[in-house]
Amino acid sequence: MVLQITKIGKSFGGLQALSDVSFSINKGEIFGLIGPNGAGKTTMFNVITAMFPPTSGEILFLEGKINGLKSHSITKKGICRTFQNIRLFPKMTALENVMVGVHCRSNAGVWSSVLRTKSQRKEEEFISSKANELLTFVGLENYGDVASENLAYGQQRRLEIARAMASDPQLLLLDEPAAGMNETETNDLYHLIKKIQKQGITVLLIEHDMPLVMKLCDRIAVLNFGVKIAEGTPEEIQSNPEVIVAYLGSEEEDMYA
Ligand SMILES: Nc1ncnc2c1ncn2[C@@H]1O[C@H](COP(=O)(O)OP(=O)(O)OP(=O)(O)O)[C@@H](O)[C@H]1O
Repeated sequence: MVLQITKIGKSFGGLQALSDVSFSINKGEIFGLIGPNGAGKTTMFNVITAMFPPTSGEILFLEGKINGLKSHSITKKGICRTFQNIRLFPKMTALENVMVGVHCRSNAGVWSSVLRTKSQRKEEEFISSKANELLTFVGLENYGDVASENLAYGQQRRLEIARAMASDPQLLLLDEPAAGMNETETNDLYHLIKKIQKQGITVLLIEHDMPLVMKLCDRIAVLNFGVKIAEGTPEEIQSNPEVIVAYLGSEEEDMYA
């Protein structure tokens, strides 16, 4: 078991964004977290990564309790995420954006940075070569020198994934990675996420693109108004009457909108 979520609740004032949500993710799985707008999916990511604490419940990562830890400790333990809205440094190059991610993981101390010691220089070489490797991994090897704001939308999303992978996650949380992508970009994303899985990284995915979710995920949990209404394989989820009602009942979207 990589991640075990037990009876997580989160309220914002009077609003219960998550109510007693439990699910577990096995090592190497691609696990989908779906549900209509406002169902509580991003809130769950924010609780897992300690953007804010849960109101109740427990989160175990690799058997150890992580709720109560600070965000940076959770990153160090091996959980990384991307955001629904792209959060790259727009003026920095693609390579630099990934280097920032590797740096978060590096061991260089303040003094070695100031004195530019031999070990500091070695560290810098390591960081740039690792960042280059990650750019190649996500298919952006020819764009290292390009400012991230000048990359196409789908490329920016892949760059975000490269940056999240820079800190060697064991669990990668992807928040709507296909949002705004065209068909070709979504297809590339499918292959990229499969490649990430092949590297032994477990993936927790929030996504509204249902054909992609159904093709990609090993298992799926469905939230509606902060409550988990279903969990199962893509086939089980697609034929679950409560899930169908939850999607059809929402004015803005149905499951395959
Ligand atoms: N920081 C916050 N303060 C107050 N309310 C919040 C906060 N974050 C989320 N909410 C509320 O909690 C509920 C769940 O929101 P959340 O963003 O988790 O849904 P979601 O399933 O990710 O939706 P979407 O698919 O639209 O991104 C919503 O009603 C939202 O307005």
